[in-house]
Amino acid sequence: MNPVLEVAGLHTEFAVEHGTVKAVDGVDFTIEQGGILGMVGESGSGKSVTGLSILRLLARNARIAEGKILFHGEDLLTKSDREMREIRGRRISMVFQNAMTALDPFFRVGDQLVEVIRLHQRVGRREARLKALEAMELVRIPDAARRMSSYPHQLSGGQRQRVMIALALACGPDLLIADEPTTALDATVQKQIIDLLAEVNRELGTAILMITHDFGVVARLCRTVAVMYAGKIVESGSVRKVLETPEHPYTQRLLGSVLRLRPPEVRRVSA
Ligand SMILES: Nc1ncnc2c1ncn2[C@@H]1O[C@H](COP(=O)(O)OP(=O)(O)OP(=O)(O)O)[C@@H](O)[C@H]1O
Repeated sequence: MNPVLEVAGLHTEFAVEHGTVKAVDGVDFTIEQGGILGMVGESGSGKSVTGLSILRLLARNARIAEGKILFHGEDLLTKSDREMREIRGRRISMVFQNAMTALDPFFRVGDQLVEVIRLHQRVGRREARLKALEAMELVRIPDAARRMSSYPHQLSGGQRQRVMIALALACGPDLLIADEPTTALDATVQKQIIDLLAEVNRELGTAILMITHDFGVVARLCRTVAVMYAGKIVESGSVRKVLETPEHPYTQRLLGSVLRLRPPEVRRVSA
């Protein structure tokens, strides 16, 4: 099967006052169709910049200096801005950590979904509303029809993140980039959102790039993992292999801190 995404030799840098910051420094990875890759690493390791490079949503002082980003075999770095606008949201979409800032506080969530659907698909208002409702149901928002007329602040943090995922999935993308989508949520809601992403992946076959600093999230959701450190992937492979026999000292350290953070009973069970 052909991969959905192949990133090869990606270098992304930022111009800063006294030179350049090499945020992504020669990164290669592949996501198979329907695959879920976890990209894990500590803050500042270059995970978000990798995700944003794929969609070419980088800050003004950024430059993709080298590399290829093949989506279904076509290099996104050669696409025009117009072509990229077509791809974003429709074929590749992204969810971020903070749903409250990404949703417009002054519009009902149903209307925001309808707007996104109509932006990308040639459908009438009525059909767009049906699709919006389907998306709300897909992400298991209880009483979805009524919830369509809620404003973002009337929903819980978990429900808002579900709406964000609904927005991201409304146009049936092949690839979802999820950048720390559960970090701002409490542990129980975090698990529910991760399980939702797993269901979406199973039911729709949407490939997922899960960006996280949390190996627990990787273990629960992903099949393969790439560990990032200082702009490079220092280790990658199946989640099982990397979790059981981490080779790179940085991965061992990262895993060590996860185990220390877990309560003793969890440690016993997983030991
Ligand atoms: N606009 C910018 N200008 C200069 N440097 C930047 C800019 N955006 C990001 N960087 C730098 O790029 C590097 C990688 O950042 P990135 O946000 O990808 O890290 P991360 O692994 O996603 O961490 P986090 O989880 O905190 O988002 C960091 O050193 C960061 O300071």
